[in-house]
Amino acid sequence: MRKVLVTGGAGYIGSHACKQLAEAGYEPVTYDNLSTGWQDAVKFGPAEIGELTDRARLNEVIARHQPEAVMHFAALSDVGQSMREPQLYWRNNVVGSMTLLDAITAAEIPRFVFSSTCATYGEQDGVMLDETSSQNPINAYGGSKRAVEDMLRDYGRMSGLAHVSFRYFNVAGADPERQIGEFHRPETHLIPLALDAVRGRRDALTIFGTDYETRDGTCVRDYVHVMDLVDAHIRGLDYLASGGKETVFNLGTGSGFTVREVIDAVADVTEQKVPCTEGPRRPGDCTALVSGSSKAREILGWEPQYSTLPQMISDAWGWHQSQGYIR
Ligand SMILES: NC(=O)c1ccc[n+]([C@@H]2O[C@H](COP(=O)([O-])OP(=O)(O)OC[C@H]3O[C@@H](n4cnc5c(N)ncnc54)[C@H](O)[C@@H]3O)[C@@H](O)[C@H]2O)c1
Ligand SMILES: O=c1ccn([C@@H]2O[C@H](COP(=O)(O)OP(=O)(O)O[C@H]3O[C@H](CO)[C@@H](O)[C@H](O)[C@H]3O)[C@@H](O)[C@H]2O)c(=O)[nH]1
Repeated sequence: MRKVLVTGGAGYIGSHACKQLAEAGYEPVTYDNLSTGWQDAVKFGPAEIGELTDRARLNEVIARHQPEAVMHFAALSDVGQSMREPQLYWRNNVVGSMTLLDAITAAEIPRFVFSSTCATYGEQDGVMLDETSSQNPINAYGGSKRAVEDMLRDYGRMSGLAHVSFRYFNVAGADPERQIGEFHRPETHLIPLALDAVRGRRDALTIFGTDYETRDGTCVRDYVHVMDLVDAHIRGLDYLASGGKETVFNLGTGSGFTVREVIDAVADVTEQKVPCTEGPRRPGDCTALVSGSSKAREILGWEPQYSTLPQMISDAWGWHQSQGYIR
């Protein structure tokens, strides 16, 4: 069977990628240290518990499974934590990715798909961002992802590794069949926190900053459904297998929503008030991040199917309701 090594396959996005890879006829082999992921999210292929910086363990897993490609999701991705503990991000995300790239180029695995982020663009008020926009990250998380993009270009040139990087905007929603969903530990993302507040599983949601230069004073983000996001990754694999050149794609819809608009949409979907308070800005947050690119649509034929705010919130809500109390 055609195998794909999925680092971070026990996490939110990686587990959804495993599901779609299995549906597309691949065997997804998860490689994960379970630092923020969950063993019970690995449902669609084998789980190999291991650490990105452990070259010997990577060599052993790669030699045994002989994957034809790697999807690299494993990373720390909490923007606030990256401001407080930047060294964790440079070690885990940059040293970890370098160890992985060393292992896969030595094993001559031909194709690589990388999870990058619009956080690499940084503060660029009012600009619709496309892949040629300058990258000026304002937090260590974005800095670590930009460093891996640069590293990947050099490894590709050196070894012939074919690769694409996807710069995700804000990923939301869950598997509509509710087999898997979003569960970060600790949870820092707006939509799951709002849903937890509605269910009374947490205190009121704090709106981080109401003095941004936006239409209602709160930050603007471009939300994309996790199912659409991972569909682009499968297309990315096909693109590389058919000889596509190394490149970068934004994955966002081009529509930006403020924090208050997201909260209103959560209230509409759940038909309940979202308990909220207003607080100061969260260090490291950019004012607005919205994709202004159609490159993934043009080159990969990517067409988001699920990425409306009501659909993303309703799938996330379905998953949340199917779960018991916080693990
Ligand atoms: N969620 C978003 O909105 C978003 C947006 C942009 C980019 N991304 C990127 O997408 C990827 C996946 O994000 P997610 O939201 O699914 O996060 P997640 O925390 O749910 O998943 C990350 C997974 O990687 C594993 N991992 C982390 N460090 C590891 C290491 N050193 N060795 C082995 N496994 C390790 C974790 O245990 C976890 O299962 C990340 O690279 C993240 O930066 C996410
Ligand atoms: O309790 C909360 C949590 C979030 N927010 C705001 O909601 C927006 C979205 O925040 P969050 O869901 O934490 O996502 P981001 O900080 O935008 O980061 C996500 O989206 C980035 C791309 O924008 C990715 O790179 C990151 O991995 C991913 O965590 C931001 O304006 C936050 O300030 C609040 O007001 N209150």
